[in-house]
Amino acid sequence: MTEQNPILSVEGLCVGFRTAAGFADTVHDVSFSIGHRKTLCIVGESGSGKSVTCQAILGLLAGNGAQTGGRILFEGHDLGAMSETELEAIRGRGIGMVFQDPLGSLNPVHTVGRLLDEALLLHTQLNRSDRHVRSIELLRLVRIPDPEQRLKAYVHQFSGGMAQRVMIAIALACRPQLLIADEPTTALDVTIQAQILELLNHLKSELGMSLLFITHDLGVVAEMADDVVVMRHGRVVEAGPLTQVFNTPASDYTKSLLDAVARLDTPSPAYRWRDVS
Ligand SMILES: Nc1ncnc2c1ncn2[C@@H]1O[C@H](COP(=O)(O)OP(=O)(O)OP(=O)(O)O)[C@@H](O)[C@H]1O
Repeated sequence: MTEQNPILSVEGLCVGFRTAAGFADTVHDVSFSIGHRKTLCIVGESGSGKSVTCQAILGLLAGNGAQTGGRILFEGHDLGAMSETELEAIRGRGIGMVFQDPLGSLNPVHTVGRLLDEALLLHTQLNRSDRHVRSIELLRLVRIPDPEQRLKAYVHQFSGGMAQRVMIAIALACRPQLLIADEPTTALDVTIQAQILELLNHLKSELGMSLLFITHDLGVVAEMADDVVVMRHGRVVEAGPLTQVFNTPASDYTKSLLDAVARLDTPSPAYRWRDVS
């Protein structure tokens, strides 16, 4: 995982939150890097610090949270040294985001066309008619049928899988170099989940992006990852290339996660296990 020129490097990240019970250190000394055109999956049980790590990368920690240590470098630039305006530009153009719950994350009172238009207005110089053309292209890119008509629809008129495609289209609006996807398929049923994973893999190679993919599902990791970071209790317990982590796990925790999956009689149809041997 040591890349010479990674797109993203997280070095010794520490995050904590002010709570009623005092300051709670939550993420401890987390380090990893993501290569260009590579997918890094962070896997771990609920509460292990996966989402907080992403929020810190995006500069979107909750108001009671703070980065208490470490550095985050995007294309070699220290995000911590940037102004809020510079960070906003990075969030739109350098790094795109997709979350678990598209219906909860997208504004329900605007049409899909308006949502895409706003993203393009914010981050590009395109004029109105070019934004319209680009919006149609984006819906095509994420394989939404009949895109001209769909621009006029509201997100709640879409199925969960189609709404997730809309969120991906919005995230791609400004051609990010890195897409961060935080459990993007968790709320979807298994067949749709497989379609979204396939779409993300396709887009990654088509657009030459890198992916930071957060999941608690080792099957998803097997399907998506070049490199894997296993987190527990806010710490990295194991990190390395997919083959290494799956075939020769170093930590007892990773072994127990893999054993638990191996014990399942029927593999989830949401993914096919890649040959990681
Ligand atoms: N605003 C906050 N204030 C206090 N604690 C927080 C806050 N946000 C997150 N935490 C705590 O940080 C820890 C890590 O949470 P995080 O959401 O990163 O876990 P996760 O690994 O993404 O789990 P999940 O898969 O359930 O989302 C949890 O104990 C959580 O309660």
